[in-house]
Amino acid sequence: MAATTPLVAMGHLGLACGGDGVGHMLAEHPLYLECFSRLQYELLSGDGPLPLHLRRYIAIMAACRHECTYLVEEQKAAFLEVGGPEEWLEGLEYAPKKLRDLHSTNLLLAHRPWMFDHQHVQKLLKSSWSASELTHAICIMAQFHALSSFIIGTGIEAASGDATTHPSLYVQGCTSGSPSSQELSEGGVDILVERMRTLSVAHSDFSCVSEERTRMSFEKLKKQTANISTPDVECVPDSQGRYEHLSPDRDYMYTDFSKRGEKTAVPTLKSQDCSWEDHGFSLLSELYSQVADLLDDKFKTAYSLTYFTCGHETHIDTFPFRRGVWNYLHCLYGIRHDDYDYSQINQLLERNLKLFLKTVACYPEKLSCTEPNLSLMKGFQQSEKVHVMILVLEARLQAELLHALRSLGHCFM
Ligand SMILES: CC(C)C[C@H](N)C(=O)O
Repeated sequence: MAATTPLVAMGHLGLACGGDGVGHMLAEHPLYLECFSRLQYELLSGDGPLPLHLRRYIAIMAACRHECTYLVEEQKAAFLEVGGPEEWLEGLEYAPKKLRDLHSTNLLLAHRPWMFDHQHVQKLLKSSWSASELTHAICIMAQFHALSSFIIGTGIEAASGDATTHPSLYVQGCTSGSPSSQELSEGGVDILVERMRTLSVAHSDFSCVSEERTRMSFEKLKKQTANISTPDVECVPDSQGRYEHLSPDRDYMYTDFSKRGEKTAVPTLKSQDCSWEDHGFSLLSELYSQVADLLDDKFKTAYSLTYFTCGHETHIDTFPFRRGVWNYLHCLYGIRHDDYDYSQINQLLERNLKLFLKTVACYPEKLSCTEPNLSLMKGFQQSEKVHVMILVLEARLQAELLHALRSLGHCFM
């Protein structure tokens, strides 16, 4: 991990962050930390098909998409350490064509992964990429896009001293919402626990949700989500453009999967047609077997991680909330779970939390122009806020990989 200042700083969620970054932040989640470290090691130093310096350069390209200075600097140092040529760091134009060809894939996967289709895959395979190399590169990119969200969202980036924070209306300006959302944001953990209890009971009574209900509630949430966006105050972080030379096209960003009234150009990905368990995992096992199991472990660990607590309350089944965060993230990336009633999300995630989750997942670089919002997840323990960020990291990673693997699958199956 890169050297960071040993200062204790407060991130966007008011999390204290020491100097050793990810390890420190995950210290209270050792089960997850272990899976995380194993995968990170395998991707960057294990026996995958790509040479070590290319792996690090790809990680740099990915972290640049979200202006994540912490990761960019960490990976630059590692790139030089494994013998990467210094001049490549001057800009993408100095890197070999093989890496330059990956730029558009990096753009799409970082910001609009649903648009990465089999034609992109074919183009790369016709140039100098083999299937297993491309799969390796995609896994590194997806991991570093999602990790950027985690690093910025937990405040590790701010603690590293490079980020700037500006007062802005961005978070504070959006406190309104439905009465149910307001009650949740004011009542914090107590209201949340009450709602989780109700949903846990309801869930055990009717575990089967009709497909029509899933579809309708998903479409409704998708429209609402498109309306949750940054206010008109244009946010241009000071760091904007810092990495133009390593990853051009700064203006290319996340757009809502489907906006109200607009036709959806790309169909929703239904989990029954493309789930991690049935599709992603088996394809990855064939193309890059070393990481398939590690990723599977990491997803399972993150998804099922629980201490049965919520703030000061113990013996709580928090699955409804954790699942709500996960499925909300997937909704942002156009993935629908066929057994889920999406109206639950509005009962469990208040509007400001949804705004935060959308920002931190889709354009985390914008958080550097906002003030920390200390009232988010009112009553949660510090480690629980980190837990939510683990869910963001993993759900985003899985969504990106599902889109990428679907397109890879078209070319190989
Ligand atoms: C994110 C938190 C509400 C998770 C909770 N502490 C649990 O043990 O499941």
